Amino acid sequence: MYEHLETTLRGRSILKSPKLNKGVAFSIEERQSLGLNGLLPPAVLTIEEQVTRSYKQFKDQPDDLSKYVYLSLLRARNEILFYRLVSEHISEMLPIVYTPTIGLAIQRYSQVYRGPHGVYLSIDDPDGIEEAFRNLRVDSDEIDLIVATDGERILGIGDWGIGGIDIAIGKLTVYIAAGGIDPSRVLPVILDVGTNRESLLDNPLYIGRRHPRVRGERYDAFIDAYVTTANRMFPNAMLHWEDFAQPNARPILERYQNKICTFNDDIQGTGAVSLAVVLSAVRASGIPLDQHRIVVFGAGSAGIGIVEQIRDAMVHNGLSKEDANRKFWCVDKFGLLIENMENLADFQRPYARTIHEIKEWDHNGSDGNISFDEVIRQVQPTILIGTSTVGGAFTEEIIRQMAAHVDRPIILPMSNPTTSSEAIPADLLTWTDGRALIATGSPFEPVTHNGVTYEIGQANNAFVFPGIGLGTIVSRAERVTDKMLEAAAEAVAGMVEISEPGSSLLPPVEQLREVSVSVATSVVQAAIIDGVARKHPSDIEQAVKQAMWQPEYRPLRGV
Ligand SMILES: NC(=O)C1=CN([C@@H]2O[C@H](COP(=O)(O)OP(=O)(O)OC[C@H]3O[C@@H](n4cnc5c(N)ncnc54)[C@H](O)[C@@H]3O)[C@@H](O)[C@H]2O)C=CC1
Ligand SMILES: CC(=O)C(=O)O
Ligand SMILES: [Mg+2]
Repeated sequence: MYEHLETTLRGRSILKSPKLNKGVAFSIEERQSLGLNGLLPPAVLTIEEQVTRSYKQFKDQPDDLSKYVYLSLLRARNEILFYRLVSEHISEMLPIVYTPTIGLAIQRYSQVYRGPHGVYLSIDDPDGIEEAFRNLRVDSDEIDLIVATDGERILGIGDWGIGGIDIAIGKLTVYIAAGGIDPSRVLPVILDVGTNRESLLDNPLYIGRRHPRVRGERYDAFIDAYVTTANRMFPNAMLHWEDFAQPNARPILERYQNKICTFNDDIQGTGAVSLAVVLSAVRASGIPLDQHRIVVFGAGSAGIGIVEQIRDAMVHNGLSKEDANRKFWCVDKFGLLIENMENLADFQRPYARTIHEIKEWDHNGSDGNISFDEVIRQVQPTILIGTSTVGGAFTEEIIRQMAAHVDRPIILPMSNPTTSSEAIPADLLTWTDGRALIATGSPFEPVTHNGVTYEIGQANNAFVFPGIGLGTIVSRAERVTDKMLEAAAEAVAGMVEISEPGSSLLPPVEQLREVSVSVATSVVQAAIIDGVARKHPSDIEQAVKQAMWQPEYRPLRGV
């Protein structure tokens, strides 16, 4: 039984507070004590009855964007009911509050705007960062987690300026619904540095800073001001970075990861969930991890983050770093990454192939480079991963070519939203006669092929970041270490049973809360082993479960 919450607010101020409001679930005593008599219809409903009604209203919405707006308005009115509804219908609502629908909401942010949510920081007013955080009127130990984006690389749909704040809100919705993070202890932040999208700059309704993106020293100084201020004012908070474009994502992570508790979801979260999927798929394939040949299509933040995580697991299993690096062939816009290429980024260089080894290959790509299909022909990969944002890039020809050389091709089209997915599971199963082991970044329905129903696991960082956040909070970790990420991946893979033909490579979305408990428990253990934990609970799993926020009303009393 919960203790009473107390409030000095009365009447309509309570109904306007999404954290306190229970609507018609206020009891007769609460109505009396809080000055609500006459301000609500007379019936008193339970939260279960409210969920039933809200679910019907959700179903009545004409399309997915309307469903998104409906849920956003519900959250703005009654936060606990919103999280209860989403938690109880997680597999149906995740595609609405998260990818793919959230991509649509971000594109239409200024048109469907119904009110503020989160913290809006502007590069034109870096001194305003502290004031904005002060205006929240929360104490320094009351924030555990801040998700920030600058909106430049939203999913696979590019620069959407201030609308990017919805991805920070969406990630936090998943943290809360799937990871039991307390919604009153988190902040979504947009770092508004402008936008380069003409259609936004020309739109009179656009509500972000109306100028091109600021780059260079001013940008770096703004990021630094945000990190310094957030870390000083909320020293316990993990700083999560989301959907930064590649030239900024990795430098920001590298600048701060050894100084504060920080995490880049697109690099590290994606790496961890991909390792989990690969570990499950490798078990199903019967071929040990270090004997696989892996082609990654789209060698940006996510692609190289995945390579690093799988490479580290190979090193853990006994391969040298150099030998493990040789297991990967990374393809980007200009073809296979090769050592003498101009424009190779530092983070791509360790995986570039030598000129010597590709001497005899067909240089059939643009500018004499080596094309994706030539890579597939020559490498005969056993694992193919897509992080390119190019919808349909895994063509029938590519997949049939790959499947000709391997019994169980492991194929992971990771790009989001659904329109950016490199392939559709039904096609992959047709082209490989049902042999492919598949997981996708976006949600797909099960596919029936030759009488077998294939469950398609959602290889999305949503399987790991809620548990990583929860574990970091429970251990009060000073840093997010590589071991914590690997522990997260192993925890997810440990929950997968590949017993039947067509089994999913990941647990079902319905089990996200259980997955988060397991991930968080492993993350706390790893944080303790790595010496970064400030708290060492004796029963870790119990501590994790106890720390999880539940979407339940607490009795409220006026004082
Ligand atoms: N499933 C998941 O959990 C996650 C999926 N993603 C998805 O991965 C995709 C990429 O994200 P990031 O790596 O952060 O972006 P990024 O911009 O850092 O990387 C994309 C890379 O693909 C390359 N590329 C673009 N067109 C190409 C083409 N025609 N051929 C080969 N390469 C091409 C780009 O040059 C770039 O290097 C996005 O669609 C995103 O939604 C990202 C993070 C998590
Ligand atoms: C899932 C995710 O983080 C992305 O697509 O960017
Ligand atoms: Mg992302």
